[in-house]
Amino acid sequence: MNEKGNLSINSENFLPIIKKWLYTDKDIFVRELVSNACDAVTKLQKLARMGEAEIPEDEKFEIHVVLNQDLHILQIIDNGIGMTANEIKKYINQIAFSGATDFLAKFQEKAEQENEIIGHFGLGFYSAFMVADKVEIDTLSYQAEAQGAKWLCEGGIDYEMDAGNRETRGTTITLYLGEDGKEFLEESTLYAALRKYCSFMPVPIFVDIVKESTEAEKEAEQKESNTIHISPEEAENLTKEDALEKLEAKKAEDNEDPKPLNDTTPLWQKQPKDCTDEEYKAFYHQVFFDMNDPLFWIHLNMDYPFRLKGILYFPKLVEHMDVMDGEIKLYANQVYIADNIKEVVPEFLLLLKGVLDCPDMPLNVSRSALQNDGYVEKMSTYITKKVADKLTQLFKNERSVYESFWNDIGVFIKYGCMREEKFYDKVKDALLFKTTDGVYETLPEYLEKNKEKHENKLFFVSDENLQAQYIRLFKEQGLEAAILSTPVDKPFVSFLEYKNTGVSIQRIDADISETLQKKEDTEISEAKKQAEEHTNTRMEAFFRGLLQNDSLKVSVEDLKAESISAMLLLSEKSRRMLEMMEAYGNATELKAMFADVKPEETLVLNRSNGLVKNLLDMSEKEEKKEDVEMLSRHVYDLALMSHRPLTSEEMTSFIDRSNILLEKLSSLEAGR
Ligand SMILES: Nc1ncnc2c1ncn2[C@@H]1O[C@H](COP(=O)(O)OP(=O)(O)OP(=O)(O)O)[C@@H](O)[C@H]1O
Repeated sequence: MNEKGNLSINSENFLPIIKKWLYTDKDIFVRELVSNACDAVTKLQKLARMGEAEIPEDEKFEIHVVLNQDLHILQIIDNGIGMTANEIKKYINQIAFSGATDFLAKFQEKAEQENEIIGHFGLGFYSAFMVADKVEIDTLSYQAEAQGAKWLCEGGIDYEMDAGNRETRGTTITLYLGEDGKEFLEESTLYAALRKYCSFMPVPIFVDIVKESTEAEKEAEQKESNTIHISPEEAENLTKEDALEKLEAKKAEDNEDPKPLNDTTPLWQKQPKDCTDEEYKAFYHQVFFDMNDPLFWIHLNMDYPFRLKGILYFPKLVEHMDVMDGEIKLYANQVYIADNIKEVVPEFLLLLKGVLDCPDMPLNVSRSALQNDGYVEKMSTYITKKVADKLTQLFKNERSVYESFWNDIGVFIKYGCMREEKFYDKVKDALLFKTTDGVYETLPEYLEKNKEKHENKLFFVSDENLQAQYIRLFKEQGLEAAILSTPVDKPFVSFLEYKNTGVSIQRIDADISETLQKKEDTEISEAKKQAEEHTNTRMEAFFRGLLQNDSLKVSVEDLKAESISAMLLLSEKSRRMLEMMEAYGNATELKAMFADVKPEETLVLNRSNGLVKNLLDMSEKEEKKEDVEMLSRHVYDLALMSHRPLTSEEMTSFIDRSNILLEKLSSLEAGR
């Protein structure tokens, strides 16, 4: 039945377009062809279940990917449903062809926008021409009395059909790899593509690499099969018997039935009740190459009103990494589609690791169309709810375990709250704050505990080292502050305030809480008040002059803690404004807008402190001017240090000054 024909098409440039357009991820032809082979098997199994096809009881369904490196041929062989000549005409010459042309016509104009289409699904069979100069189909249908059929196309629009060679049911697709596909002659490239797309496909896949070995290679292979690899330590104690035993075991292993490349029943397809913790962990290690165990996971298993299966893992944060690097792999019927598709998965979930299998998701549409898709929206709402439910359940039922996870999951939850209103509403009662006392409290718990000392106010520290001085002061007075030190905490503080009207949130050095000041038992006399005001004004004028800072406020206070000489306070408003400017980097417009706005900085001198007491006395004596200036600069720098790191210039003069002061002190001691 030799038949020739041509694929009716307006443009002869069809194949070059495929090649060019998909150049970046050429390897998808592997997915398209191997998933077609899987479909061919599952279709046949379905027909058999319906009583419409007969399959021998001992039938083993398998897909073989055979690479002949000498002949530059790659074959995908299945024992599925097969095709008759008429079906080839219908499915390959018409449907697959028009599917591919439609697909290209639809998206050609977007070719420049990389990755615009998530799955590249719909291109199907013709993606073979991305790597092959010639493609052959040799197939035998499952139907009784079916005749084998063959189809051959050399990359143009002409094809040839003839009687097929297959004697057993199924299809062999042969790709004659051309210049564009020569990288797939490399075993490692082929394996990488197969592992990426086919690791969880539902039919066992075996890979055979065929290569004419040289004599030397054959010899090496033979030698290798008679060799056991052991460490030098092991070798020391190895007896001849042990060695022979090991060699036998190795040979037995080599002769075992080959193992398929893929896992045909991935864990997410099982019922959660049938999966053990060990299996969940092993699956996590296998898929994400993460040596650490995940903290916990959520198994999604939904059949109605839409199908969605998957496992989301909460990973352990890598030490000292503030930003989590998640990975959500998307599958459709166990076929890998892509990673981290933010149009499908709520963005904040991309901080997690996991697999999602969404068989009904429209894949051959553009990403922007996906965003407006009802199915995608329902799915994303469902996932968000499941994650929130898991977190609140843990919080309610296993608070101490939940607390032990907080350092790892806090960033994710806070980010999620800010990104997704619905998520915040669900988890808001499970938001924790680690405090300077080392305990974990919710906002209501913190406010209730501290209401006697400061009502409706949450104090926080953003850097435990830098603000150690303030923390000590707080602790001495029986106060505690929340530790909010990750980058996500900056916007989160404003978010929290916005969500909790009436609660003010202040960094520990924004203002000295009234509780830190000594309280006068008796009414202060008018004369004392005036004297204090006078000291304040005098010291303010002095420091402004000394530091050349006209907007600095100076206040002399009686703090309860005597050990602290001075503190620098920056109003919460000013600090947030500075942080915002910092966050926008070199946004010159923003800088210009705030150019005249001076941060409200207050230097609090602690009159209860010995050094400050001396300084205040000395400052009234003209002959002590030089020493007063030096000490004042030092007191200011000490306060500044607890507030922010010194610049290199500031640090240099601080060190120089320290040396001079210490020398003076030692001279006094030495009586010189
Ligand atoms: N190995 C095979 N065995 C049997 N039929 C096949 C095989 N490969 C392809 N076909 C037939 O050719 C058709 C077209 O394949 P093609 O890959 O282009 O599109 P598809 O698989 O239907 O859909 P998609 O666009 O999602 O890939 C298939 O629907 C199937 O009927």
